[in-house]
Amino acid sequence: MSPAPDTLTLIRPDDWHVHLRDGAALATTVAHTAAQFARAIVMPNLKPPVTTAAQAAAYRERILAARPAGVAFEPLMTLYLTDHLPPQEIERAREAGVVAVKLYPAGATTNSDAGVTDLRRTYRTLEAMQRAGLLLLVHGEVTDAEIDIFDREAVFIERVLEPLRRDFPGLRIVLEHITTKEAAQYVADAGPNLAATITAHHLLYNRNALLAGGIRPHHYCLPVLKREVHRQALVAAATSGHPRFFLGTDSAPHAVQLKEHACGCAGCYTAPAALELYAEAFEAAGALDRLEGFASLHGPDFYGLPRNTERVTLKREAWTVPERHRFGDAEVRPLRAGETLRWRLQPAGAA
Ligand SMILES: NC(=O)N[C@@H](CC(=O)O)C(=O)O
Ligand SMILES: [Zn+2]
Ligand SMILES: [Zn+2]
Repeated sequence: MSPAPDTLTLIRPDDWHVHLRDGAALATTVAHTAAQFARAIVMPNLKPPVTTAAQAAAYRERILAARPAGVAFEPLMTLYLTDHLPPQEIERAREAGVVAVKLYPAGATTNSDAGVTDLRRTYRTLEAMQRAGLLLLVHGEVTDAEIDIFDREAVFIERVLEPLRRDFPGLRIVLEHITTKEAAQYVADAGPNLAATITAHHLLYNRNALLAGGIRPHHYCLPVLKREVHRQALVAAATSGHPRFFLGTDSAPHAVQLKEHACGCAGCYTAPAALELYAEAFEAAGALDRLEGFASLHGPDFYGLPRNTERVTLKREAWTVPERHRFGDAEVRPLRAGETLRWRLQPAGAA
């Protein structure tokens, strides 16, 4: 067996699922994501949500204005699907450069109150998307109070995703941040129009990280961490080389006081060390050679966008993740705060 490498060079990756938030927080979130990724699919769950082409274009300008000088970074914009998103908005969105529309079942996650209550109400809009070639990105959890929170993803696939795919065979769909073996299997077996993103935290942690030895609010995200058997299935999918699994951090910052709270917000802030965390997960699986496909190739191929051409380098170099970052008027605690990581992304231009 060859010795473990100390340097890893990849085509510059993209993040196919990130929350950059808005306002003063952009100075931090955009800098962190742009240091790691060439492009990112920017989630539209602002307050209020991004529901028009004009709002998406204006949000894109705010993100571009927050880019650190000299850093190339392209935000890829999305619209938030509601019961009332008119089909006519889809063509305007496509012309404005919007690449996808996000489905949040109403009440499923952070800022999803305006989400879809009944998918049938959106069918004309989904038809317009299918025609225009816009992708549908899905937070795949049912919201029924009687369904156990650990089962909500598997039930969503059966009750919502399967009929949706039957009704829209030409619509490209990404099942976002999958967390279960059922989802991994379902996507692996599906045709060419269904893909999935997988987060670093779901590759690294199971639900013990949330609940054993004290409740750990910084490990709370949605869909919630699952049992070890599911984590292993996600690692197998991500490292399989299968072209329809790719990187989406779901980096989702919240002010520290809203995480460490009696009713803490869902979301892990992984952007500052995203590639390092993925490298750790792939190395633990003995699959560092599969990281480039997952992080840099499968995403653009599925979206029908060009692959990046520049490269980035990760080195085996211990560093400690900061305890806090500024987050507008508040602070945000990154995943692994205060802990030592073994991989480090080298700054752009460094060999
Ligand atoms: N993943 C999360 O736990 N939270 C996300 C929303 C989401 O992606 O579901 C957020 O916006 O905070
Ligand atoms: Zn989500
Ligand atoms: Zn998300």
